[in-house]
This record gives sequence, structure tokens and C-alpha cells, in this order.
Amino acid sequence: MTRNKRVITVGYLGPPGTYSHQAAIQQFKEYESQPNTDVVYKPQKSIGACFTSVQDGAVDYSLVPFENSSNGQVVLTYDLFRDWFTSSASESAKKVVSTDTPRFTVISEQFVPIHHNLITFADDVTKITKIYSHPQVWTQCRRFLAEYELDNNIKVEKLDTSSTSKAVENLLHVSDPEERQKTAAIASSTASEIHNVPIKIPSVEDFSGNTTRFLCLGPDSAYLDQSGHQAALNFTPDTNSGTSNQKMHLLTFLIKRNDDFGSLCDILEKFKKYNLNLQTITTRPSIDKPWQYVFFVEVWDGHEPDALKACLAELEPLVFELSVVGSFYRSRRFFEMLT
Ligand SMILES: O=C(O)C(=O)C[C@]1(C(=O)O)C=C[C@@H](O)C=C1
Repeated sequence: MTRNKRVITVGYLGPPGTYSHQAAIQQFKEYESQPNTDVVYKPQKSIGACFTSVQDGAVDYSLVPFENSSNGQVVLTYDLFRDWFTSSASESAKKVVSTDTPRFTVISEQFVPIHHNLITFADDVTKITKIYSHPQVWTQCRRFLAEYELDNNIKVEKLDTSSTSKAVENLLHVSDPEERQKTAAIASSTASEIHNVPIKIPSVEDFSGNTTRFLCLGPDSAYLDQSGHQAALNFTPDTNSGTSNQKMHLLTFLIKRNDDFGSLCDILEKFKKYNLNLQTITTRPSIDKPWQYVFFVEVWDGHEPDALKACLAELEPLVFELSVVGSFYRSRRFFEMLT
């Protein structure tokens, strides 16, 4: 009797060779070697498409970049979380995202070392007048660009692409040999190999420890029946070697009485009361009204049963549009990077 193979499908910002692709492999590689399991990586056109493909069930999981150790938040990803999890935002953003309730949640995180390279057919870097890369990259390579005078906007055009691997792919479409000598991309060594364009200068990132934190979106168990997804994999310390036993919760909300003195402080005190240790706090414009903000908060769980539930109940009168975007175990790499 032959047993059916389990197929795990994983979305990422394509084409192959992006850092998001690396994050997806890092998350799922231990499943690749399991008998009776196939992992199929599916490149997506945009980070937005990584969200919709999990929502629609076109893939089981998607990896999305969330923050970088040198230039901070990936605001596009934050705004997509806002648009999906805040109904007033999704009203305003109606044309951009679906207004359906999200059927996905954050189930895991991955830290990926980011080493950028100047990739080009050019022989002389000083002749370069056009560089392609993902917009997130420019401020991770500021020193390199200044050193080679590639930050001179009059002399050098910096052209944004949908991903770093796409930037290298663009070089293949430059057929004029003279133009090829003037054009470069900044991307990973994998992108250089995949597209077969040489690395001219390796490791052009400003900080050697440059790292991007990715979040893995997966099906929310509350919607499993409707979405047709198979049950979500559990990335716990027992099932996944990359996972620590430190549980995290990512929440989003808007403040109800913004004009009241101490209103944010009152909210944060609830986390303290329930031993939920505040790790990050980020705001993005609500887009519903000018100068109104959506808060994103990450807390460490103090491992007290029902603390989160009790805390959420006390937050309810102080905030609106409160959502748990995800509860997941902190990656071991986080702690390794601190030492
Ligand atoms: O373009 C890529 O390779 C991506 O995966 C996107 C992305 C990002 O948006 O932050 C991922 C990691 C790096 O910080 C640069 C770009």
C-alpha cells in the first residue's frame, strides 16, 4: 500500500535567489529530508502576493521580511499587516487588499544573515552609471556606495526593483555591450549564481552582522475548515530544532482616547501587570484618519497560563481593533546573536 505524500507549499518574494527564498529554505529545510514529504517553494511577484497566496490557500506558508538589523522595519510588510488586521485601514485600503478576515497568522520567525554583493558584467566599477536593487538595500550599503562614489545621484541612477534577485535578472536583459559595462545590481551570492552574473565586489553591506528577520505566515487554525489547508505545522521547541522555548506574541491595536494624558502608559502597564515583557513597539499611520496610528507591539510570554487572555480582556476598554497577529516561539538564533 502506498501512502500519499505530504506536500508543503511555501511562498516567498521571487524570483529564486532572493533573501526571502533563503528564509523559506531555512524555515523548511528540515522537512525536505523527511520521507513522504515534499517541500515546494513558490516564488511570488510581491510581498503583498505572499500574504494573499496564504489567504487564498494557493500556498500553505509564506515568508515575509519584517525588520533588518541596520535599517529597521520593512514598512511595506508592516503596512500589509495593518491593512489585513485593522478593519478601518482595510476599508481605506480596499483597492489594495481584500477586506476578508485574515485566515493566516504568524507562526514562526527566521533570522537570515544578509551579505550583499555588487554583481555586474562591468570591468571597471568607476564606469557604472546604473544600479538595480530592492529599495530596502540602499541604506544597508551606504558606506560602500559612498566609498565608490555610487551615491552620487547625478552620476549614478539607483533603480528600485521588486526584489534583489529581480535586479540581477534585469542585467541579463541589457544586450548592448557598452550598456552592460555601465550597469550593476546589488544582491546575494545565490542570485549571482542562479543568473550567472559575476560578483565584482563581495560583502558590500555596511555591517558584517547585517541580518533580516522574517516572519512565517501560516494558516490560522480557526479558519482551517474553510480554507481547505492541511493542519499547520507546529514550530515548537519539541518539533523544531531552530526554536527556543521563549514564546512571543505580536499584537496590533489603536488607542481609544489618544488625547487623554497617559493613555499609552495605561495600556503598557497591562503588559507589565501580566508579566508580558515588552520587546518592540512600532507605529504606522492608520490611513483611516491623518495623524492617527496603528500600534504594533511584541511581548515575551512569562509562561503564566491565560496571562495573554486576561491581559487582552483588560486592554479591550482602552484600545480598538485589537488583534493577535501571531503567537510563536522565538528563534534560537536571536539569543545566539546577543552573545
Ligand atoms: O529582495 C530580496 O531579496 C528580499 O527578500 C527582500 C528584502 C527586504 O525587503 O528586506 C529582504 C532582505 C534584505 O533586507 C533586502 C531585501
